[in-house]
Amino acid sequence: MGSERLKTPELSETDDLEPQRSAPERKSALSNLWRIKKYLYPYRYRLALLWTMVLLNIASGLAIPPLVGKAIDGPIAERDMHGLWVIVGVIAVLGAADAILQLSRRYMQTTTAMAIEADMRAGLYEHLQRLHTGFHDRWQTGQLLARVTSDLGMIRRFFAGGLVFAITSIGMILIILGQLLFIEWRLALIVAASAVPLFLIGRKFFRGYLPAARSEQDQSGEVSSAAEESALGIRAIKALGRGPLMAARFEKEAAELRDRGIRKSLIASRSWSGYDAIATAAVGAVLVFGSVMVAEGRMTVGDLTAFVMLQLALLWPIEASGWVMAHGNEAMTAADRVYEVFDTEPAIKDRPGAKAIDRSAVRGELVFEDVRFGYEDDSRDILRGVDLRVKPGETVAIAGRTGSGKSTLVSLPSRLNDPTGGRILLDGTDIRDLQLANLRSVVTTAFEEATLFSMSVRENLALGRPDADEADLQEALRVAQAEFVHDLPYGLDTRIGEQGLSLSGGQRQRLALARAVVVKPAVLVLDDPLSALDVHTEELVEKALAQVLRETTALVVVHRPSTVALADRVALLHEGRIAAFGKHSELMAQSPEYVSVLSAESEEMAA
Ligand SMILES: Nc1ncnc2c1ncn2[C@@H]1O[C@H](COP(=O)(O)OP(=O)(O)OP(=O)(O)O)[C@@H](O)[C@H]1O
Repeated sequence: MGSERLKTPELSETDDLEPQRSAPERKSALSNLWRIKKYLYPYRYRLALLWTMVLLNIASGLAIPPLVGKAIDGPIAERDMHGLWVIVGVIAVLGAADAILQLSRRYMQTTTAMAIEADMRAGLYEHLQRLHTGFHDRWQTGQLLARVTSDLGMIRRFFAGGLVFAITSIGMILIILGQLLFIEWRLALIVAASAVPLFLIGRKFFRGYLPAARSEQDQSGEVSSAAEESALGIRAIKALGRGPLMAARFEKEAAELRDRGIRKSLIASRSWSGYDAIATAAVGAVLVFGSVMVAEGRMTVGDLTAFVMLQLALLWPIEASGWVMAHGNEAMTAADRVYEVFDTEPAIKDRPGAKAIDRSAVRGELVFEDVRFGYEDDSRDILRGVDLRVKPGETVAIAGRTGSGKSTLVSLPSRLNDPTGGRILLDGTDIRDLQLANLRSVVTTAFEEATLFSMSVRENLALGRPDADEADLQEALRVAQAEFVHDLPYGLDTRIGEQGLSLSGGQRQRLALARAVVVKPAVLVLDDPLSALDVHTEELVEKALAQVLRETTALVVVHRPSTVALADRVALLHEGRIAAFGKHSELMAQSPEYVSVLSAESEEMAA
């Protein structure tokens, strides 16, 4: 995850209040937040109603102070009880309307924001599914998890709270300033003058908080990754007795998260206290000058009361604006992080005009023509011109030393990776000209690491072919020697744990193999899926597999000499090329490298 670390701005002890992001970077963070409008559009009518309620809320709240002023200068000064009750009645109605509006607005605000968050989360998940495997290899899972969970939560909180507060605050500040000017313009000037230091503090805050928030959010991804790795690798950690070491590593990451969180909060609290001090000083100044004006008969007590009440009402939006800015900053950073993923285009996707293929019409001839491949961020070419022709219905085994690129080679026909040079043809058509979803239902892979999902055995089996019937499932289970599932507590309906960890390695491999067989693909790729089986079970699986392989073209990565027996011909991968190709017996006679590879594997197995 080097790229992710590079993107994480590191904060030093001294630079938390210094400008760290250039203006264009801040602009891009803002524009990323703005891009979220696409998700707001479906809710435009609800949002319009919400904003109407917000405006009514402001109006009902701000009508009260001038009424109090009127009551003091009118009915109270003139001891007119009837007039006082009328004003009190109007204030009570306005107060009740304000409360009801607030309640319904908050309900609507929360439900709408939750719905928008759910839509974004679904969009992000869908995008992650479309992204190529190279992207997932490079990104830490924890960083992706943090984006799908906490970052989207931050954006939602901003839209549900921060943004409404921001607009309410701006609206309230403008209306209150207008009211203050109307009541006594000289006092209003004192209030307006206090806006200058408030603006300066706000600007400094904005510059410091954004990178601090980003740094904290990135670190939160690191902590998620560490927690996730420990959970998944708990067996290895226990077996190696590395619990305390991993705990110390986790603690270090968690402490870093705490430090970054504290630094971010410090920036916020310094700004907020500055805000508070200036706003309160302005109230003091108004009280002093206002009292002088009342004493000189240039202002009524009622007007001064209304003025101070309104000014106190101004304190809340000013305080809220600090909070809003913090939320806004966090939401901007979160949007930035989320759009880093959204903006990554899937490297492997349908070409324009990609053709659909009909499974029943596929013969299954697979040709590699001068295929080259190197992993991203790695200058080495793993495959350096592979030429291989697999005839329809033929089973070709791929042998080679460990690390020679066998798994890499067999990842290409289903386009888990695309060649960096040359091409692969299925029945004479470049596989990049075929529709991806179609291709993957024709070319199916079973991997050595059998990944199962936390769903029932039946759902796991039918993952590649949801329309498979009971007979198909039973047949696949028989071929893969996976009939042990009938002995599980609820048979095929038994829910298996995360990654199938409730099953043994061999059981997982057999289920994953059955899942690939259910698809009845035209090309079956088996990336050493029998490695976890004991010799007896392997023999049984191989016998049954031999039947399946008769009806399909197959590429089988082999390590054990016994698996080679499944293949019609064997290709030896050496130094990025097919160094020898032919029947097992021919290669044994002609290729010393092949003999050496197989004997090395046998020795390893024996050991
Ligand atoms: N996702 C990846 N990103 C970068 N390099 C990779 C990736 N996967 C494999 N490699 C590298 O590519 C080379 C070939 O790996 P590959 O897994 O294809 O070999 P293999 O022949 O299948 O090995 P084995 O027999 O041990 O399973 C290795 O050097 C490996 O480090």
